[in-house]
Amino acid sequence: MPDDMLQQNKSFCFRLQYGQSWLLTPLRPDVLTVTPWLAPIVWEGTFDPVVIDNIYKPLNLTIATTVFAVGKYTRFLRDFLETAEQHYMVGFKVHYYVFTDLPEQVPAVTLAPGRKLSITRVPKFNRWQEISLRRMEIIQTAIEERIHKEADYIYCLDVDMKFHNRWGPEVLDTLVAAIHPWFYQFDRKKFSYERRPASKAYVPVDQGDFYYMAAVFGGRIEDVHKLTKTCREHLEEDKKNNLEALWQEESHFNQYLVYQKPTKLLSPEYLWDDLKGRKPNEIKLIRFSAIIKNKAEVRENA
Ligand SMILES: CC(=O)N[C@H]1[C@@H](OP(=O)(O)OP(=O)(O)OC[C@H]2O[C@@H](n3ccc(=O)[nH]c3=O)[C@H](O)[C@@H]2O)O[C@H](CO)[C@H](O)[C@@H]1O
Ligand SMILES: [Mn+2]
Repeated sequence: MPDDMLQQNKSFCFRLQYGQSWLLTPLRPDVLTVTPWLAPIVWEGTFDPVVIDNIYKPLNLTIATTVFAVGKYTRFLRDFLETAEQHYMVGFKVHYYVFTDLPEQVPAVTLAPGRKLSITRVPKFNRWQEISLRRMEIIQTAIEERIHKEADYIYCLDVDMKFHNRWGPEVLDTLVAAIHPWFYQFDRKKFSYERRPASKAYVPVDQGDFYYMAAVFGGRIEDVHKLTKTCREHLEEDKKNNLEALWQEESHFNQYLVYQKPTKLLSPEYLWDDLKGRKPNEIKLIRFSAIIKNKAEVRENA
């Protein structure tokens, strides 16, 4: 082991002491914790947060975090950022990239040392569907222009959300998607994939693994770049043919992931929805959840 690694190891290895894992004692017998292609599914109880923190801390990573707040959605930024400072990648270098048409409405939120925020002005499209789906193109471009030089990982999040518990480096991996909180008990036939074969988002009824929600995705910069670029191209091709997939970019995102399997999946703890009400037994804690919004009031054309 090279000297500097030995040095780093010495400084944190006492923290790697933790309760032994027993091969014949599953940590979560109630849920699936690994996919058929051997990607882990992250649930409370399956990882030791101290061990995870101490593996990733010495790597000195920067985590780009994109969030869009266009039109009336700027009102969600304060809670999003304040709760992120309490629970999101605490102790890590986070660079928030806020995309908005109203830079003056971005609230001044105190960020922990090592964390920063940049604002990029984006146009406001006049349909909410267009605002949502154009994120793929804008993220792709931002990765090409600057994020590839400025960060090691990128996570792309919806803004109409709040953090409630740890959302830490256990999410880091090559290509990461979160299981949709409304679909995880359903047969794949019922997933809300795009079913018209003419669309680039088409998924046949006998394919697909899990239905993912596009309010959270991330991974290594290069892998997220490929994802956003492909979704953008597919969105544009559909548009040329006068098609808009059932759930816009989320449909293309899901189609992509059928063929490019995510290397790590986040359980619905990592992407919940306040509309779901009381949490079921398998959800030990809610980490990040969509707030209840008045769609008719905040959306352009609802
Ligand atoms: C449960 C549900 O219905 N989910 C769908 C809905 O998610 P959501 O209801 O979560 O969509 P949303 O209204 O949160 O829009 C997605 C994100 O786009 C940004 N934004 C959107 C509109 C706007 O005027 N300003 C703005 O900034 C903002 O970051 C927001 O968080 O729509 C998405 C858009 O395709 C996906 O299809 C989701 O599956
Ligand atoms: Mn949302």
